Amino acid sequence: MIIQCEKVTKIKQGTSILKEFSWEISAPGIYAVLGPNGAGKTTMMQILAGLTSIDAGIVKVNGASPFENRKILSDICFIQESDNFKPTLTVGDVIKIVRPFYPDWEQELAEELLGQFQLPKKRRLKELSKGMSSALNMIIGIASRAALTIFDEPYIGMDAGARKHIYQVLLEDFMEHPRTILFSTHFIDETENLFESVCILKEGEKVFEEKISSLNERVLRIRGADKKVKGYAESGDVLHTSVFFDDTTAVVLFPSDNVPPVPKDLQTEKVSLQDFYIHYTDRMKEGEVQ
Ligand SMILES: Nc1ncnc2c1ncn2[C@@H]1O[C@H](COP(=O)(O)OP(=O)(O)OP(=O)(O)O)[C@@H](O)[C@H]1O
Repeated sequence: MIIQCEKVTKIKQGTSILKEFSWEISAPGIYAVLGPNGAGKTTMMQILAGLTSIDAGIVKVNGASPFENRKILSDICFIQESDNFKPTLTVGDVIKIVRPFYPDWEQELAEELLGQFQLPKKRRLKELSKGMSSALNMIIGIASRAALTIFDEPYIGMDAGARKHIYQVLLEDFMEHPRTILFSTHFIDETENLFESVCILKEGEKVFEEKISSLNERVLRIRGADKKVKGYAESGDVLHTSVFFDDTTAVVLFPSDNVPPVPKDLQTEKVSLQDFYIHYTDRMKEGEVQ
């Protein structure tokens, strides 16, 4: 599945919700879509799913414009927290309705997961709790095996154990059947081991994009004497600093081609995606990172 967004602009009620948003995806993977509330994540993903038109730019999914394009819609599954079906339908009815839509639908897996998440087929949607509805939606997204599957904060209401379990199922299924999965979340700490790449939006613009493996190589938390830390961090972007007595800790983003070797008298630690996201977007608020 190849996705191309080139300078995509979306205007709603006179306001630009997406501003010249560009993003290219050419390899399977689970892509994190991060950004503060109102950044434009849902809008961007609705555009890719063919649910929303654009006002300027180019968007292509496997070479075709996705908007109301029946030919490619069966390759796309968009899962979000919303009531997509009549509340009087049963779980079994919903599965029957969605199944023929996706050519690679995996019925055995769907059945197994309905059992694991205690979703009886005879239960009506109106009788499901919020977490159970979310679990059903996520099961549909996983079992669809759609070449482009989009999860827009899909776990609302699911308890911590259920979330952990469904992430595991998603990851295992992805490993066996790689495809392109976009996953927007504010629960970065608990989802970060799913992701291969990250895209951060802010106020309708893409402000950061990178493979997690290369990000991990160039973002470091460094601790030691203040002067030493500052000297070492010189070639990078200091995203955050804290001082505790004589110890300075800095989170530094180095250019990918210039991560200096760590001197023996400094300690380094890996920075989690959540910490990177928080420090990076905080710095942006201060207008210091471009
Ligand atoms: N129908 C609409 N009319 C006008 N503005 C809208 C409409 N839908 C969304 N917006 C605005 O577009 C912006 C982006 O919304 P969007 O839902 O894409 O953000 P998001 O990044 O998904 O946010 P969240 O993390 O809160 O879900 C917001 O400022 C929102 O108020």
